[in-house]
Amino acid sequence: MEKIDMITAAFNGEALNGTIRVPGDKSISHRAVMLGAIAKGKTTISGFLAGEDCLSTIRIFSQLGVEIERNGSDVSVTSPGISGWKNPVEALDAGNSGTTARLLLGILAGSSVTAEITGDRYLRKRPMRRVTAPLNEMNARFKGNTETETLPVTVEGTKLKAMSYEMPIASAQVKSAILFAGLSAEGTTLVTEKAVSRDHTERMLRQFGASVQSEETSVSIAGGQSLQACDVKVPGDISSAAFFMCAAAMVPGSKITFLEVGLNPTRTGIIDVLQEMGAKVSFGERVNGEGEPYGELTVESSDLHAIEISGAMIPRLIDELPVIALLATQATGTTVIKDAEELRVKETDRIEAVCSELQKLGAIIEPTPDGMRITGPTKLTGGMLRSHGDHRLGMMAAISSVVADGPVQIEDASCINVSYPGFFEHLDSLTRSKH
Ligand SMILES: O=C(O)C1=C[C@@H](OP(=O)(O)O)[C@@H](O)[C@H](O)C1
Ligand SMILES: C=C(OP(=O)(O)O)C(=O)O
Repeated sequence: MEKIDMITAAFNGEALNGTIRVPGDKSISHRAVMLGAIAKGKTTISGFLAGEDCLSTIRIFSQLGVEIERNGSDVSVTSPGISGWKNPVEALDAGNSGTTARLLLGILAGSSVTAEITGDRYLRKRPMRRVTAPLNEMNARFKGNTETETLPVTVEGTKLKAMSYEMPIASAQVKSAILFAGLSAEGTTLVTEKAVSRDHTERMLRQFGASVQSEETSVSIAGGQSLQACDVKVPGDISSAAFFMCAAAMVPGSKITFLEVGLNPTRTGIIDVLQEMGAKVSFGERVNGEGEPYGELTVESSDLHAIEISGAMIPRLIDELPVIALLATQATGTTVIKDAEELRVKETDRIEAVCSELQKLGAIIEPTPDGMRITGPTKLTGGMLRSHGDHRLGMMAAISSVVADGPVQIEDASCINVSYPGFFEHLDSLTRSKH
């Protein structure tokens, strides 16, 4: 029996004020452990996200014989290098994490390891063919089933050959899996995408000493390069900050400052959307470090108006769309979200789940095949919402309580620990601290 937990959030129009440092970026934390494990020697990571998804990544590389020590958000990864990994005794369980599973398929395909990859009941429903199909073209061996749609999948590491691949969908997970496979393939691998997706893999490969060529929508990597262990600093996750950025924008009298939040332009679509809708966003000190840019950001409440969100903007804010839908319920006019059919294959079908949950609070929101239409502003009511086992849905439900006129109960809220441990502590502290 799965544990069902329930949390009640009741903040009815209370302004949110204060300064927070959200936990480390999930995408960057995964990659830091992965690249640290591929490189020979000792990599240190500061600001690591100790959320359940990234802890799954640590557990998996430990099973492959990499020594990983964690003290809070400080992690050290000491590895014999990819050629020294051992076959795991048990299946590698990526838990709820699509990023772990898909990137791992690309990494293991060109290693000398044989391993089964599996995941929780949500991840076992998510499509893996988007990764296994191109990897098959590189000669990857997925034991017993080359047409694999879902986990579990057994990878039999082998010698790969490079390829040129035009991605049919904008997905950083697919791009990264192919680049990782390309790193151990013979020849130069080229990946072209339709719209630019997050480029953390490319940036971090360079930080580990690899040569990676990027043009606007294409990336290439020569195989056979070895990586140098290094020190990685992980900035705060803008996808986590987004929940409080939207809360600050919606509730009159709110002002929240975010310290050391990631400002990689492939991830800052949420800032563009907030500004376009009329929210006040200002920037403090910005650091353009070796790996990732980050800095200080402040969001203040303002009158909001509806906009259209579509096209190349979508990959720059894909994980923020549930809370953006909530934000749109407080904006004047009809907000249209298009070209976001990828939302249907996340931890849950986020188009149906967001619409059905927000409708319970009286929101005027309807699903479309590739997005949603939301008309506002609407005063939301309290109610009982379900997370659908999806951390982003759970946080959207909690944030809805700041604009609802009654308490919001969230069923199965513990999934929030997948990406934002300490979320409720931040919510409490921001609603308690007054100007
Ligand atoms: O590469 C990554 O770290 C991620 C890429 C995105 O998925 P897709 O590649 O499926 O778009 C995103 O939704 C996910 O949360 C993290
Ligand atoms: C979709 C997400 O992650 P993943 O694909 O890694 O499960 C997410 O964090 O919203």
